Amino acid sequence: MSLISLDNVAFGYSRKQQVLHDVSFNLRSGVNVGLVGESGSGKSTILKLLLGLARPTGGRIQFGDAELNPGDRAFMRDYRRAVQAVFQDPYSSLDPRQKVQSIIAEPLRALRIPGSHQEAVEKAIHDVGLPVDAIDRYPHEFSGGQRQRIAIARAIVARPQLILADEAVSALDLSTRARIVDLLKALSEEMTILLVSHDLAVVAALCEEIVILEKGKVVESGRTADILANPAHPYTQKLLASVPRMPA
Ligand SMILES: Nc1ncnc2c1ncn2[C@@H]1O[C@H](COP(=O)(O)OP(=O)(O)OP(=O)(O)O)[C@@H](O)[C@H]1O
Repeated sequence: MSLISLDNVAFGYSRKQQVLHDVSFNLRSGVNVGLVGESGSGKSTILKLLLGLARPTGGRIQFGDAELNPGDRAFMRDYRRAVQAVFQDPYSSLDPRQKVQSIIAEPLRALRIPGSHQEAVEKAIHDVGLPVDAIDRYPHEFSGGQRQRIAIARAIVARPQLILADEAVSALDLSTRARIVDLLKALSEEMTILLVSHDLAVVAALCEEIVILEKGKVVESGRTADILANPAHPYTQKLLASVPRMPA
């Protein structure tokens, strides 16, 4: 089932500076997708559009039967319930003045989900592998990997269909990164992940499909295993050659 489709999406921060050209790909339920490309290729810009923080200047983004429309509050409420995000830096993405309970419950408040939020927060903290008493502490009491678990708990607390993960493991050391990748893999039994990453090894471990972006254009997309085994585009070959540690 298609969750979101990007159809010939174009975007420019100004009329002179077009950063996305004719970008098309599909996010289907149950199929994790890795969005890969060098710095400046437009990955974060695509996430910005998918979060409704900007509108495409051409083409369209379709969510179910409707076009993503950041100006439509009712639509955005349903959309935000379905699509949540995890960002790169677990130090700056959590408000240091709020207890973990309040941080994780934030989407439930923003989405005006009625009833007690306690149970959902406790389920989320359990799902990310932290002890339930973590909810009474502050972010500075946790390591980088634990903070990223808190950020992931916040993203899953409203049980979304899709998680947008922007370099969500890049800032972590290697062993912590592997554990968070395992966590995301386990969560993807229940929800789909769009992972933006420089790290092809992480994409290979987590994503069934891959979209390769070069200078705002999709140069190759398809099954990760096929593309990494047999990259057709010179840019993909170059990206692969620049990765020192590829899994077999
Ligand atoms: N707010 C902005 N105003 C103007 N130009 C921007 C803005 N944000 C990004 N850009 C430009 O858009 C292009 C794509 O940037 P984007 O951040 O989407 O790339 P990226 O692939 O996510 O890079 P990175 O991996 O370094 O985060 C770049 O040329 C960048 O300089």
